[in-house]
Amino acid sequence: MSNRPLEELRTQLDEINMELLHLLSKRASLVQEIGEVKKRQGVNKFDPEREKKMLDQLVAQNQGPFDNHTVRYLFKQIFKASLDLQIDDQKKDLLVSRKKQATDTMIQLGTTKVGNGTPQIIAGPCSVESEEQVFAVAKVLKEQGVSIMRGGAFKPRTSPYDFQGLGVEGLKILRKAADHYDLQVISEVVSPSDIEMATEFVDVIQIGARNMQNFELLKAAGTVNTPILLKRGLAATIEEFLFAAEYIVSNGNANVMLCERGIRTYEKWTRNTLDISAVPILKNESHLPVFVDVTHSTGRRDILLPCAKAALAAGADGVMLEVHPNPSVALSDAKQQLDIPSFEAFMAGIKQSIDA
Ligand SMILES: O=C(O)C(=O)C[C@]1(C(=O)O)C=C[C@@H](O)C=C1
Repeated sequence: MSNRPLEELRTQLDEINMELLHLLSKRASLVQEIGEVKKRQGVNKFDPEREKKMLDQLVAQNQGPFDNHTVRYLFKQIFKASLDLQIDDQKKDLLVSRKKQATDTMIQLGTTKVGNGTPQIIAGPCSVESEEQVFAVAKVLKEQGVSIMRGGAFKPRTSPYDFQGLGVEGLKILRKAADHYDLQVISEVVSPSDIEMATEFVDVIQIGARNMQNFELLKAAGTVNTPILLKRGLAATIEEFLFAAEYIVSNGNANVMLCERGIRTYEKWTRNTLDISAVPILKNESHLPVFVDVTHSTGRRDILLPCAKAALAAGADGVMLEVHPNPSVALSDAKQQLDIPSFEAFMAGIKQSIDA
């Protein structure tokens, strides 16, 4: 049997493809013109009513063999592609994206530079509990050459009955210890109305995982110049994470650091699952510095060091972890904070791997 008819049919299809392409391109040019008109008039580019009218018209004229559902689907794809054409290319690239800025963002914290290739360690207690506790940790950080201290003063806790933090008193303690030992200090803020106040006490404001999509908080963080450490939400995709950072940057604060802190999966042997792949993806997609919180992602003291090494090997600009003078009596995260000798051992391991 000859396959001539098949070839003939295919030749005909090729011709129709060309006609379709020609018509689609003609349509696309018109859509671009409409886009220009809409821009001048300040009209919204997306017009669902117009789309519905066109789809209804098309379905009313449809004589098959495609069913109405398929006709709607095919044209909806054309409208979507058309809308993409109308949206400014500029707007498609986020400010936090590598496409917008090829060079790495570096953040100056006192004499410390974040994002210049030298890994930074952020360490300190989960919660600020007392002056004595914070000073004990600050002293060890100084001895170990760590220049950024963390400590929670406003604690977003799962249970309302758990310790909620010392609030402003906690920030004052952190500032006092940081000044005494010449450290930079980072602490979480949970309310938009506290952002301005926190800039008086801290060098970096943290926005925690539970608030990653608290858009009012993100906007408020964009109105100050104090650097922000934004943690990835426990169920946030990398795209959602970058959009959250975009809220801060687009509101005026370009000093943003990202922090992977583990995502929630079905795995029970770690507190969360450390998404190590997020590190190179974030570094490729964005110019912002990337940290990994090994304490919250793992919830396990015994694997902090290998996970920290993995984070740095994957390209992270630094690692965050919790250290407490006496973890067993800590008011939060008692199970996962390192005591001081373990922290010293951790630092020895990290230094060894950095020097190697
Ligand atoms: O008619 C318009 O207003 C257009 O912008 C064109 C068009 C289309 O492709 O047909 C594109 C996007 C809108 O959502 C609706 C329709």
